[in-house]
Amino acid sequence: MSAASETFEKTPGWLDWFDGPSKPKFTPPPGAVDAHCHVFGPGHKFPFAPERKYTPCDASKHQLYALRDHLGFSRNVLVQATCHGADNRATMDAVMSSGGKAKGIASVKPSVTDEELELLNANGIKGVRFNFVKRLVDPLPPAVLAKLVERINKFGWHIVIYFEAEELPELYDFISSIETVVVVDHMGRPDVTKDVDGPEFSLFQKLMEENENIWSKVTCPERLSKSGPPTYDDFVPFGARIVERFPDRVLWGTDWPHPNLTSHMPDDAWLVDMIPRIAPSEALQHKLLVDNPMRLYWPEEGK
Ligand SMILES: O=C(O)/C=C(\CC(=O)C(=O)O)C(=O)O
Repeated sequence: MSAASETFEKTPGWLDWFDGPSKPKFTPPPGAVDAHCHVFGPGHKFPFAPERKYTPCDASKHQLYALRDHLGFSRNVLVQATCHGADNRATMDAVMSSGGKAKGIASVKPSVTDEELELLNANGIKGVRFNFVKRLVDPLPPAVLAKLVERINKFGWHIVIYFEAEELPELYDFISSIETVVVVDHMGRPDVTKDVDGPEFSLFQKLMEENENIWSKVTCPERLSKSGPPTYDDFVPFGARIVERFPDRVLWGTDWPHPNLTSHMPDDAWLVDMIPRIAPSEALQHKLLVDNPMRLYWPEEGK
């Protein structure tokens, strides 16, 4: 059966049996934005990409928006995941039916036409994602991506970039050469068993220090932590450091529906309860959850 057909072999489908997250103890401020999450499928409507490296179970916009309300959030930023390749229809469909409460980040091929970019722009897409994680994609060369950066600049879009910490030395110059806003997923995936002041995470902090256009998502304790759930203690010094040093350039998100996790499936309430541990004051929480994402994704609201 071809991968692009309408029947899929699914990875174990936690959404089939999980009866939902508990209520977080932490109450997000009014207007809080979950700035990193995905929708998958439904596969019969929005087929997964033939070139994908994993097949998730369906995770619909209805489930995502129910989760948003349950956790006490107001808006979402939907990030196109690699299992949908450069076919942005599932993401677009979710954004376009959100009543203005969601914006999106697309994936595009170098062959994307100006008309396609215009269409994405007119329907809530605010940037493109460059993915360098080899278990997810065959990464495009930086020179090719640099041409895409030139083409998207006219929309005022930004770049979301996903890489693992060991790739940063090689990508450092390319990322620093981008003049538009760059948002790094999951703090560049540091090894949180290492010292927060060690060479690996210092290089990431240097990248943010030297380039004021670089932002970071302080996300994914469930992916990065080795100490594990529900408190993900080893993640805290890393997230807290980035929030403390760069409070105006950080974003937070659930990463729902957590594809490719093999260790455990997080209760999203645990993730929300990490927020006050990495952003200890109300002022920091407001920047992280409201001011920063609103400035980047809803600038038209002037907040
Ligand atoms: O959601 C994430 O950030 C992480 C993912 C999936 C992903 O990003 C993708 O498929 O594009 C991962 O690490 O497997």
